[in-house]
Amino acid sequence: MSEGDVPAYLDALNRAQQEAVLYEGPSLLILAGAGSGKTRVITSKIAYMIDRLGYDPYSILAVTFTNKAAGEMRQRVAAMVPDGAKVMIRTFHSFGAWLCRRHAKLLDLDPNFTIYDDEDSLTLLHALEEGKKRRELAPYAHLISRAKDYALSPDDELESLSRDPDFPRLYHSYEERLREMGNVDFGDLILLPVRLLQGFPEVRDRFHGRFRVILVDEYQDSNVAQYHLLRELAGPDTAVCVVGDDDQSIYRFRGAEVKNIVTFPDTFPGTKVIRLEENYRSTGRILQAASEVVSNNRSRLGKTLRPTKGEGVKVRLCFLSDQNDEAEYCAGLLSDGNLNDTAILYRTNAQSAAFETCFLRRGIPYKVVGALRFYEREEIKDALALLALLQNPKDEVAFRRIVNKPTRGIGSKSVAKLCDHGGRFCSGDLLAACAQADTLLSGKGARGAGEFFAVMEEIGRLVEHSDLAQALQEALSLSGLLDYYYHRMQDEIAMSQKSENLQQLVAAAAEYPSGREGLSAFLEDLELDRSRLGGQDPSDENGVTLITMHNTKGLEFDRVIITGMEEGLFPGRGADDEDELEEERRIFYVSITRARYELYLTGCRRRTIWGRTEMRLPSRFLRELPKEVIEEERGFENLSAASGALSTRDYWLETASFGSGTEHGEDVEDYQGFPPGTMVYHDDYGRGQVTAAVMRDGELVVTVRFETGREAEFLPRYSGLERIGDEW
Ligand SMILES: Nc1ncnc2c1ncn2[C@@H]1O[C@H](COP(=O)(O)OP(=O)(O)OP(=O)(O)O)[C@@H](O)[C@H]1O
Ligand SMILES: [Mg+2]
Repeated sequence: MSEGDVPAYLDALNRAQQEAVLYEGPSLLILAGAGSGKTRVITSKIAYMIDRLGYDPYSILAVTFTNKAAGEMRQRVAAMVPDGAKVMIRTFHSFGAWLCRRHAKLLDLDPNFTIYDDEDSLTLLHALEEGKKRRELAPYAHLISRAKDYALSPDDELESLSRDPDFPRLYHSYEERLREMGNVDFGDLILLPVRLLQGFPEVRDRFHGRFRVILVDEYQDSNVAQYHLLRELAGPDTAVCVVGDDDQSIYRFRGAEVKNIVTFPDTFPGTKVIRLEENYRSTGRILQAASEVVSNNRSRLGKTLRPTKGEGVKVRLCFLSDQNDEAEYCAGLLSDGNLNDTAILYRTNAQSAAFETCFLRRGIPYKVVGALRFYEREEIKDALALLALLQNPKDEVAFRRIVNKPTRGIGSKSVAKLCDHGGRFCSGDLLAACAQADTLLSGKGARGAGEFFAVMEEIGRLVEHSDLAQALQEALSLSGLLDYYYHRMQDEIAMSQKSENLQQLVAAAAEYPSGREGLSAFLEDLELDRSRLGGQDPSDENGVTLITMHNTKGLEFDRVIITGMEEGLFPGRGADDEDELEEERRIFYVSITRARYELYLTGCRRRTIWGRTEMRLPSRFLRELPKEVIEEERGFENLSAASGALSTRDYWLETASFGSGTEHGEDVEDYQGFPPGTMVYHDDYGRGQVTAAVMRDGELVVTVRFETGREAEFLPRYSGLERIGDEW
């Protein structure tokens, strides 16, 4: 390459990065710390291969872990080379879904298969084990998903996961039922492609011929099944390039194996390892804070990371009295107008509420990333269940969700009869079973099932004959769902949120072609959360970003505020276990390294979560920060008065040991065993916590906030609410 010929994207790289881009050998591992340009190397490498090495863009596959990261990568590549848009850049799951869809027949799947999320999987297990409660089955659903992360089938040795004798049996029947229906769960999206490539050499050869280059970002978060998929996909002539940072491995709880990165050179002999040692993202002080924190972990590969920016301002630490003060403090920082460049990070989704309340009141625009994902919301799942059932009438999970919602007088026994009949006499077709309800059920149940069948038939006609958005709109009213939400929600805000969500869904449908094919594509995009719905993309709209620490992976912001720096929250409760503590510390490392110029750390002395108010101890991580990069700020007046001459941190450390207590309203005499803070379980709603209790007309009424984000009121006496332990 002559000098004038160097493309701009290559010129913008340092030597090690250039070496990585230019390297043409069969396998390459880039092992480097945060902000060292790993993702930039991947995108530049793709551009270079198309632009200079003449690779067909269709022969390149790039895989990453979040939809947002995949979207950004697509944009960057398309901006660098005109043909970049043709490169397949997907998440592992979305790639797996694409592969399953193309080979549905070989995999024995319904070509219109539905993708079950964790909640759907639990519903399926529940349908199989009628006598058991959802709560009892939840651990099994979790185990099944872990098994799939480790590429274990029901017939494999499962003892490493659990010695529970019921587990293999349940996994077996779950798997059998899922296969009968022709649907898949999230784990299958990785596992089935592995089986396909292993079982059908001719298919594997075709893939080997197609993908000449495979690149994986964030490889430290891959699990065993994903490792197998990569290995099967890579043919003898495929170039494989993976990039990662062991210090940023934060998905161990989902089966991620840092081992994958360490053993990569063994799996792909002759691997070249390149290290990138310059950080281009953060100022010196921020980087120093990150490095010292993570140096407390024992299990590390160890890397060098040198700042390229100046020292920058100090990391600011601020101690607030409670979460409302914490939100006010953030609002104060935001008054400088830099909303788009600021992210507020928290460990758990539940913490976003205080910020939302405060920002709404003050008119500060914000966007919540990765809270309850759009497709997980009740009304969206209901609407999608209608469509999924239409697409695949064997889909028992969708059927159970929607057949008696709104109520059509079909009780749970009738539903069971319909499913049983469908399985035995209608080759699984549950709508066909409804059509024969007259012979099966009596009275209300029969009428209801007949009605449901008629509604579904009509919706089917609409989908065939009108455009998708219109069909969906009419399906919502025909099915009675619109009315159902309208009448059930006493709360206007919740109602308007639901109808807003449904409108968004209808609007999204308008972007798809009409007919069954459009429906298929629409459902898949939603299931994989790939759509642009629900404000998923923080760069889309204006406002400060509210985001969980996990979701910040790969992102960067000028100013980062890490909130809730308190024991029990961050690190969380499991921190007695050394491995878990190290994982939490990596999460802290990821969070710190998102910041370009400014980093704030906040915590509260008192916090109310799920209705329970507790005194808090400062996070032990604060003590791991180098003192010289920290500047301690006063909290609000009430605090500085109390703190006297002590610095914020010292004050906090001293006063925090005052102990913890629980405070809640006193206007109820007898909580009937459900005081605020009680963890509860409800068969229909799932797990939640009592957030408030009041007396109304002489009855105790408790408000429960469920993990799904829903809130509902109950008379505990009649509600079927169960108390559950914290250990659940
Ligand atoms: N050689 C370079 N010169 C200037 N800026 C660079 C260079 N390399 C990367 N950058 C910039 O540094 C920032 C971090 O890069 P990038 O996101 O690729 O890092 P990363 O290693 O993928 O980080 P993470 O580990 O957080 O995913 C980006 O803003 C990127 O544009
Ligand atoms: Mg990256």
